Amino acid sequence: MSTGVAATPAVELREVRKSFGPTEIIRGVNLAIPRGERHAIIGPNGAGKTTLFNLISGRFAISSGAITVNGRSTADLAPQEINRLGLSRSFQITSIFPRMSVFENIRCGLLWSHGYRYSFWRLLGQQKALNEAADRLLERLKLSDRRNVQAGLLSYAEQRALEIGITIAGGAEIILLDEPTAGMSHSETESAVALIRAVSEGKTLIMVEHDMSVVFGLADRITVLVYGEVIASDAPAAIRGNTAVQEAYLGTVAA
Ligand SMILES: Nc1ncnc2c1ncn2[C@@H]1O[C@H](COP(=O)(O)OP(=O)(O)OP(=O)(O)O)[C@@H](O)[C@H]1O
Repeated sequence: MSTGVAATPAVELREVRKSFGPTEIIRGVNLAIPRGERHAIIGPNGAGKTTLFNLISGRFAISSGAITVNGRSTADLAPQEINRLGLSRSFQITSIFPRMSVFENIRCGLLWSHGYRYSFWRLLGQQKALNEAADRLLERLKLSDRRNVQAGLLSYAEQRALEIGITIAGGAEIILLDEPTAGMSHSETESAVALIRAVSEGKTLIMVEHDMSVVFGLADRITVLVYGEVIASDAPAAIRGNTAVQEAYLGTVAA
């Protein structure tokens, strides 16, 4: 078997830098995330985690360095073009349509991800397949019984689950989740972790998360970002035992 394709990281950053005006926020990040890995990016407030997501997903252009997705440089690619390389991203702030039903939100997610690429879903005869796919996804999200409810009337945790559904609707191989359990209760967080584990099975997951129980429960590898620099990138046990990480971050949060 050729190892060429398997060895290509899902996402790779080489010497990535980003400045806003005179301030350098991302300061020479090197990171290779293999396919199939669940990877968490942690670090203090303002370390640059969300900025890193914005660079990977193409929302911001890098100031220098290189980013590849599935081996392809993303320089000069718009976010939707990077999305077409198989990378899908959720946002810290919920991005659902509150006045549409839960079902319609998921249908839209499916339409956006497939519709503009090929007109498969647009054909009238395919509406049934589209609806069935939406219902299957709602089942995975455990939102079937909320199918016809206006999305804005869901609980906060349900809205975040719906948002994850919209993020994965297109079948992306690389999923970026920005603080997926922020603002959730303990039991809501447990359900969210189970959902994230299920939907990321066999895929590459990159998440920014402040809840250390989520991070250490889900991640195969953890990268610690401090002031725009990677101070460690390792397996959870090694991160927990890393003195520099303890001093810079974990000492201040419950790990
Ligand atoms: N568009 C922008 N213009 C100017 N400065 C920005 C911009 N986006 C982020 N920053 C700055 O970059 C720094 C890093 O912000 P970022 O949101 O990436 O940190 P973070 O690690 O995600 O923080 P948190 O954990 O609080 O979400 C902050 O000082 C922020 O003010």
